[in-house]
Amino acid sequence: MQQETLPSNLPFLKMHGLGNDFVIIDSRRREAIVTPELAKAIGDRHRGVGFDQLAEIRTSSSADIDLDFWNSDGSLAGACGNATRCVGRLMLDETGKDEVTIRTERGILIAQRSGDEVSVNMGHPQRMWDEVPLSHPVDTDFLPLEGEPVAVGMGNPHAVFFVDDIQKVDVPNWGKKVEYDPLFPQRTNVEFAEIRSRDEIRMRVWERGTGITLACGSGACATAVAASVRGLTDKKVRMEVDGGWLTLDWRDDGVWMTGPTQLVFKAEFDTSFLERI
Ligand SMILES: N[C@H](CCC[C@H](N)C(=O)O)C(=O)O
Repeated sequence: MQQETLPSNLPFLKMHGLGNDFVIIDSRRREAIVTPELAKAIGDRHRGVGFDQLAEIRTSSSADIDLDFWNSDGSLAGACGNATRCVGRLMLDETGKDEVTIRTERGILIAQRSGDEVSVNMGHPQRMWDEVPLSHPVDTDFLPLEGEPVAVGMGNPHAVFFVDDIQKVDVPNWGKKVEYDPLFPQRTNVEFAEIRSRDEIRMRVWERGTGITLACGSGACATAVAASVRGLTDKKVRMEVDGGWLTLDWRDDGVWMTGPTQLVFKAEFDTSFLERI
């Protein structure tokens, strides 16, 4: 792998939100360095460090920071709710402010302190077929696939299936099949949701470019929107994912997501490991 532009020691943080884990690289004092190859190499859980997403912080001309997200297969993710909350926590601590702005591919998002947790406004859901995006015009409330999922864009595509018993769902097989269905020209994240009451949902996720993860923030937002659109829940719900609990609140100004963040460690890559890749 080409690595002339990389420093020999590259500092990074490992964080997670509900077990959705991230490597965070701060590139505010240099040019952005992450490439698809670097993301894949660091994302390898055996030969690299491993992550569900890699987030690269950059200087911003219009917000406190710019933020890019990469999947472990080297693809870019337009949105990542849990990493936004984790990086939001870093910026809230760094600045001492109660609110920070984060510019992502999706636009400028707001992160706020909420007791020990962090809330992020993930913006308005995208419900038009070409916004999600889908490959042709269809009813986004009932997609023409087995199980009739709801299509929701949250800056990245989601297909949300409602099931009676989540324990019986074969998430990897079903998830992968839907991820690559031609209806989704950019592939899709896939959520399976069981409604427990008007304000409680159990959700499991298959992430595009990553596979099963313990949580997916944008997927949780998409699931809350889908449940509300179908009339199954109220606009504010608690959601249990494999890694714990989130609160979702679909308000007039966007979908707010609140949950915990955790710093795991700070370390440095010895980037010479990349020479052998
Ligand atoms: N874990 C992330 C979502 C990653 C989505 C990514 N897999 C994509 O390709 O869109 C979250 O908390 O929102």
